[in-house]
Amino acid sequence: MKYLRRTFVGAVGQAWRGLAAELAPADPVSGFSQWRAGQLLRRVRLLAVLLAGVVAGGVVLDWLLLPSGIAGWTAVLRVGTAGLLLAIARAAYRHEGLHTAHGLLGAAIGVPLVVHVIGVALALGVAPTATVQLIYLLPPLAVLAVISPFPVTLREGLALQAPIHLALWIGAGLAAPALVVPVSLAGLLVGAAALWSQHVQLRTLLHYTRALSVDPLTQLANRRQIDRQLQQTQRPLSVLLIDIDYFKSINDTHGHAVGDEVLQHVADVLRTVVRHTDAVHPYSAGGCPHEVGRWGGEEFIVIAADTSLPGACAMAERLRETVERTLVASEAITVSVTVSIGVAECAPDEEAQATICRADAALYQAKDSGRNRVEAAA
Ligand SMILES: Nc1nc2c(ncn2[C@@H]2O[C@H](COP(=O)(O)OP(=O)(O)OP(=O)(O)O)[C@@H](O)[C@H]2O)c(=O)[nH]1
Repeated sequence: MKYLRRTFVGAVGQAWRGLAAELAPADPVSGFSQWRAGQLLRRVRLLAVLLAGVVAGGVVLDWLLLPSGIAGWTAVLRVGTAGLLLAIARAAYRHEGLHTAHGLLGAAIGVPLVVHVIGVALALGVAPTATVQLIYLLPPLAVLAVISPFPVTLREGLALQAPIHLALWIGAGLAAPALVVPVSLAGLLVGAAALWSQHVQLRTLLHYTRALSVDPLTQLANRRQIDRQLQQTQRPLSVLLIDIDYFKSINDTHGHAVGDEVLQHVADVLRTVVRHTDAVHPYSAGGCPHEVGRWGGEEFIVIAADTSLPGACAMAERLRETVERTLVASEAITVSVTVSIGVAECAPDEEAQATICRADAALYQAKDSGRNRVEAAA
């Protein structure tokens, strides 16, 4: 067994170090050349076959060494093993070149990997033969590093460009440029996938996925992203709708370009004040940070996570006051702006859209009452 393990570790280590050497001088954004891609593919296949062999060996050991008819954690391991074998086989044989679908290997391995990790946790506690399991669980654990940027994507719902680190336990480091993208189903964030390939223009893809969620003028989250965030933010939450007062007359007096600068200025103030609030009152463990977005035209929105109405009103007052205090300097002129804000707390079982409607009603009330003020929804 020791000999087998040492042989395996040696072989995989060699393949892995080769892989690291292939990729080391690669361009961190555009990926690697065609020649390197071919080399990489051969290495991946070699590695995949090695992994498949070890995993298959583990299954056989399972059947031989464990009492027959065991369900529970061994069943979990076997299901995981089967999934992993499928993923490996798919990655190793179905794709002739590295392309986007091939890059989804990360996600394909991720699912059975989770099953494996659950299996390890259970195995460590109960099984005298846990080490047998660990021998064939080590390769998938090495791949665990592949999914390390995934939690960020899953939490934020944003695409990330990140080096994907391979080879945790062999000792050889490898940082391959990759794009981790959110995977949505019917508007719901259900997972994340890693894409890496010389054919995929990572910069373009990143730009494209970013354009789907960010307003180009203010660089705040756009309405689409805010809608998504609203679905994911846990209750309690409050919504602040912020509208610039007499914005049309700013446009009419100073021109559209100055109007754009005013929008950017207000966006900066919101971002800064809300971030500061995050730092002073850190959001709950595992929860979402407050989110600031452009709701449309001259209207902005803040989703205040884990915040009840009094806290949200205090935040709104701070925002209003800061906008009022700061002037927008544009070439030869300075413009002063104010905002009106409507605030509503999401009631238990209330749809987020209904909360936004109440915040909107409060905003109209603030406008009717003279502007440059905060109103809370009933
Ligand atoms: N510069 C610029 N103007 C925009 C943009 N989007 C919307 N607007 C303008 O924002 C103005 C909104 O005007 P109104 O809805 O009448 O509101 P207001 O003048 O702010 O008045 P109150 O909200 O009642 O205080 C319109 O003139 C739009 O053309 C943008 O991206 N840039």
